[in-house]
Amino acid sequence: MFLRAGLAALSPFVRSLQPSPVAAMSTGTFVVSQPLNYRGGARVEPADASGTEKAFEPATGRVIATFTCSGEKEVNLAVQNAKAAFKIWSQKSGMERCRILLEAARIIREREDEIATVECINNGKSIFEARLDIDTSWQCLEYYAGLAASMAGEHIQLPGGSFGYTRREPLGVCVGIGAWNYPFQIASWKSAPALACGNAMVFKPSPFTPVTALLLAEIYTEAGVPPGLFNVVQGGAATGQFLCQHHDVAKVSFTGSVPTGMKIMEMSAKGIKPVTLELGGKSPLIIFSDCDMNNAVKGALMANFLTQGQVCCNGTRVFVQKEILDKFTEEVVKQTQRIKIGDPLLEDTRMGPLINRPHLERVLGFVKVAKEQGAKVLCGGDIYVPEDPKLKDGYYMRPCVLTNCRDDMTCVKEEIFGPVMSILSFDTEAEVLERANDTTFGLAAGVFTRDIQRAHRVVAELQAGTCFINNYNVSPVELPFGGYKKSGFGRENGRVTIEYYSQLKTVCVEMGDVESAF
Ligand SMILES: NC(=O)C1=CN([C@@H]2O[C@H](COP(=O)(O)OP(=O)(O)OC[C@H]3O[C@@H](n4cnc5c(N)ncnc54)[C@H](O)[C@@H]3O)[C@@H](O)[C@H]2O)C=CC1
Ligand SMILES: C[N+](C)(C)CCCC(=O)O
Repeated sequence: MFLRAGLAALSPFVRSLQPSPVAAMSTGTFVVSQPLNYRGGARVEPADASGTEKAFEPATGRVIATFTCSGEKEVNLAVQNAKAAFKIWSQKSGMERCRILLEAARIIREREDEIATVECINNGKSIFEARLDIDTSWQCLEYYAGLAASMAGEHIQLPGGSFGYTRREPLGVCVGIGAWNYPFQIASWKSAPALACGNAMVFKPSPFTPVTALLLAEIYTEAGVPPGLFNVVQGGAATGQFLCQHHDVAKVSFTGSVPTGMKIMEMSAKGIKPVTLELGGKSPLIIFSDCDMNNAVKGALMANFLTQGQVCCNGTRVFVQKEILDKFTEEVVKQTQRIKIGDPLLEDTRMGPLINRPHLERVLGFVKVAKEQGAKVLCGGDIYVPEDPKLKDGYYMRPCVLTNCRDDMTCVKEEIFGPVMSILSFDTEAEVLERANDTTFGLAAGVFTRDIQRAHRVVAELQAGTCFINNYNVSPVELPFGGYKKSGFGRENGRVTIEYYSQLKTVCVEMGDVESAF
C-alpha cells in the first residue's frame, strides 16, 4: 500500500522513460524534471545563478539532474521568505507546532518507499539501508514534536516578592548545510529540532545529492507549516558562503568535512553566529578477547560497511586483542566477501556504488598506499563490475579488509570514507586506550566485551562524543549524537539539541520600588 501511494505521489516529480510507474522506480530510468529550489512553499527556479551542477545516479553513472546553483539574490530571497514565516511560526504554541510536525512525520512514514527509492537512486546506498534512514528521519520529527509542547522556562523567586522567569525562545532563521551520505536524514535531523523550537530554516544539500530535501520541503508544506518555513537552495561552496555570511541568518548547522567546517566557523565568527559542526572521524572499535565473537564480527561490519563505508562515525580502526586476532579476522573476511554488491534498488543488495568516480578513485588510492606501506589486503579493495550491463559505468568497489596495519599508516590515520576496514592487534587495555585516543578526531568509538566493568571503564576513557558498547552505528534519535576534538561540537538528536536551536531570555520582575544607587 505504501508503495502504491509512493508511486502515485512520485509521478509528477519524475519523468520516466517508460510508461509503467513501477519501471519509473528501476535503476537507469529516473530523471528529475522539476525545479530543485524550494521557497515560499513551492518549487521555484532560482532567481539568479552561480554556476550549474550535475547530479548523478551512482549505480549507472547517468546524469539525473542538471541544475543551477543559487546565487546571492536567490539565497537572499530564501532567507527573506524564512524570516517572514518565522514571524508566524514562532508565535505558535508548542502544541500547535507539535501537531504539524507529527503530521509531517506521518506523511514521511506513509511515503517511506518513495523517499527511500529516490534516496537510493541519487546516493547509491541500498534500498534496504535507505529505508532505515527514512525511519530515523520520521522518528526524529516525532521525537521533537513531542518535546515542542513541553519546552518551557523557569520561575525563580526573588526577595520581597520579586521574581524572575526565563523564556526559551527560538533563534530565528537557521541554516542547514548537508553532506551527501545521508541526504534526507541530515535534512530531517537539522530541521526537526530547529522547527520544534520555533525557528525557520534554509537548507542547502550537497550538490551531489540535491533531490530528496525537496521531498521533505513538500511534506512540511503539506503538513501545514507556514509557506517559507523550510526552504531549499542548491549549490556548492559559493552558495554555502552566501548563506553563512547572510546578516539575517542566526545560526548555522553543518555536516561535512573538517576543512569546510573550519571555514564555516570562521564565517560564522564574523557574525557571532552559533554553529553546530558535525565533522569527520577515524573512530576506534575495540574488540576484547572475552567478547561474543558473533556479535563482534557483525559489529565490525556495521561499523565499516554501511552506505559503502561513507559514514562519518565509522569504526574504521578495528583493534582486536591478540588472542582472538586470527579467528576474528578470518570470520570478518568471510562475512565481508558475502556482502552482495550491485543494483542498490534490488531487495537483496547490501552494498551499492560509491558516490562518484573521483571519490571511488580516492578510496582505491588509499588501498594502494596502504599496500605500499605494508598492509595486507585480505579481500576487496578493487573495482567491481556488476554483470548487469546497465551498471557497467557505476562506481562500485569490493569492500576491503586490511591487516598488518600499524598506527602510523595513512589508512589508519586518515578518514577514507569508503568500505575499507583496518585491523590492528593489541595486548592490554591500557595500551589500546592510548592508541585509540591518539587521533585528532573524536566522533565515535566502540567496545565489544562481556566484562561489564571493563566496558564502562573503557568508554569513560575514550575521547569520543558517541560510544557504543556491544553494538555499532545504531542511531536511536533519543540519544545525542556529535563529536569531540576536531570532529566538531554541538549535538544532533536527543533532548540537549533543543539548547542548540534556542536561546534563553531572562525576565527580572520588580514587585517593590526601585532602590536607586543615585
Ligand atoms: N559528523 C557527521 O555527522 C558527518 C560528517 N560527515 C563528513 O563529511 C565529509 C563528506 O562530506 P562532503 O559533502 O564531501 O563534505 P564537504 O565538507 O565537502 O561538504 C559538505 C557541505 O558543505 C558545503 N560546502 C563546501 N564548501 C563550503 C563553504 N566554503 N562554505 C559553505 N558550505 C560549503 C558543500 O556544498 C556540502 O553541502 C566527510 O569528511 C565526513 O566525515 C559526513 C556525514 C556526517
Ligand atoms: C546513521 N548513522 C549513525 C549510521 C550515521 C549518522 C551520521 C552520518 O551522517 O554519517
